[in-house]
Amino acid sequence: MINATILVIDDDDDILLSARLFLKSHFSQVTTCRSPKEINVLLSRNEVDIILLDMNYQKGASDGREGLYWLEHILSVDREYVVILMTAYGNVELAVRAIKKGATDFILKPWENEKLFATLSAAWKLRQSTRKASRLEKIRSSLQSDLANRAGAIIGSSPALLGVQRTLGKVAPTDANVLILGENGTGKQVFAHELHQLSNRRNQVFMHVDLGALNENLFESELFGYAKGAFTDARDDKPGRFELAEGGTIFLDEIGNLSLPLQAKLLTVLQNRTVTRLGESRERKIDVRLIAATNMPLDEMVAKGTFRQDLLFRINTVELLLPPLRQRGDDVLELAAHFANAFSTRYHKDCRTIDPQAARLIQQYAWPGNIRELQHVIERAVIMADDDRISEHDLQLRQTHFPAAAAASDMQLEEMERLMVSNALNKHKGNISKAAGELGLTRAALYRRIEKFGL
Ligand SMILES: Nc1ncnc2c1ncn2[C@@H]1O[C@H](COP(=O)(O)OP(=O)(O)OP(=O)(O)O)[C@@H](O)[C@H]1O
Repeated sequence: MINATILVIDDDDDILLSARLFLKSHFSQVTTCRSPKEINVLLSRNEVDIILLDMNYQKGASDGREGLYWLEHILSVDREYVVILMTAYGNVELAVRAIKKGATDFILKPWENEKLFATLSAAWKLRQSTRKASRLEKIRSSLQSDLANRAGAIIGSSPALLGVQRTLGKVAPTDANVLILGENGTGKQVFAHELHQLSNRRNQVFMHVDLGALNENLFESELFGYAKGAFTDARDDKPGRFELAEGGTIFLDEIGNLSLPLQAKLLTVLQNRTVTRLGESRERKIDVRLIAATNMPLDEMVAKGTFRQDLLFRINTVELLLPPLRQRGDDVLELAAHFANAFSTRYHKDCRTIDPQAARLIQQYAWPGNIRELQHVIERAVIMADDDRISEHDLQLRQTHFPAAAAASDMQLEEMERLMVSNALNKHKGNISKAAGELGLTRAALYRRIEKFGL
């Protein structure tokens, strides 16, 4: 039994009866009606999968004009309806015209039941695949518009960030390969999206591949695809990510994590601009723009022999070096305010203000995890805050990550020591024993300090 609804429209009661009797043992729901004028009501009330439509309704009519009219009407409601026309023998030319107008198929009356079933089940398969394709298209275009809305979401106006954005603006509309470098959480993925959005490929696919998550076995089948039977689990042909990104952009994240053998395989694809699916010998041309990213020092890796120089040259036509958050000046406060706003909305709170002490801490902290860490800290602070402002206490920052502050107090201590030693020497006119006595030091310890401070 096929789980589908068939609507049969014919003015001949005998035809409707025999269609219903036969079809209801094969399809889950069969609806019949005598006049096409009821189509609108029927289609708005039920989800109909296939419509079996007669061509003539008025007495004596045989030119099929009515059928063509109703066919066009149905397809104007929704192009995805599957309409099968019923036509008398000898009117095949009319059926051909109907197919040109968008009918899926036709069947001659009187029909053989087996033929009718075969036609309807083929139409059902077609209906399923067009619906699947249109669902995928809807998903694709909604993802695309999500991304488009995110364009311009790069927050910050520090000179360090503006420099990167200038390069981004220049390189985006070209098809040049771009390598994005930066510490964890500096926004490499955000910039890769932005590059795609500002490129001529913005209406095509943006394919993100996390190379760090692909082991040696999966690498080839995921990236290059495979043919049915290429390995035990390959039950169907499957295109790889490169093919799926056709016409668009492929973003190879964590490229520094690739082993040398996989680097060689990737290089071949980038050089030839073709992929070969596993288990096939045919080469398929690919047209994709490449963006790669890593937080690893590729130059050093090349020097050590753990990253291929030829692959580096292939991927780094232009490099974007994203600054760490601690070098982005007041961007940190701008970003914190942005996250406080976003998380207040998410958690139905109104915690959009950051108090001055908290702001000072945010500026002093080193943010080793960059923007991602800031995002988590502000999320937690919004959740924990008792009133409508984020306080120092809500941030719960780890003391160990205040290197800037620690360095400053070290300097003060040394400076103070130098000052005390120099004052004591002046007071006692260079007399080491007296100066050492006043400072509570041995003569040797004082000599060491005189040398250290160059006094
Ligand atoms: N300029 C920005 N404005 C707003 N949010 C940002 C910005 N840059 C990054 N983010 C946010 O910070 C988080 C980390 O960014 P992203 O994942 O792009 O970093 P990454 O460098 O790719 O990190 P990793 O190296 O760990 O993969 C994300 O949630 C992202 O939305």
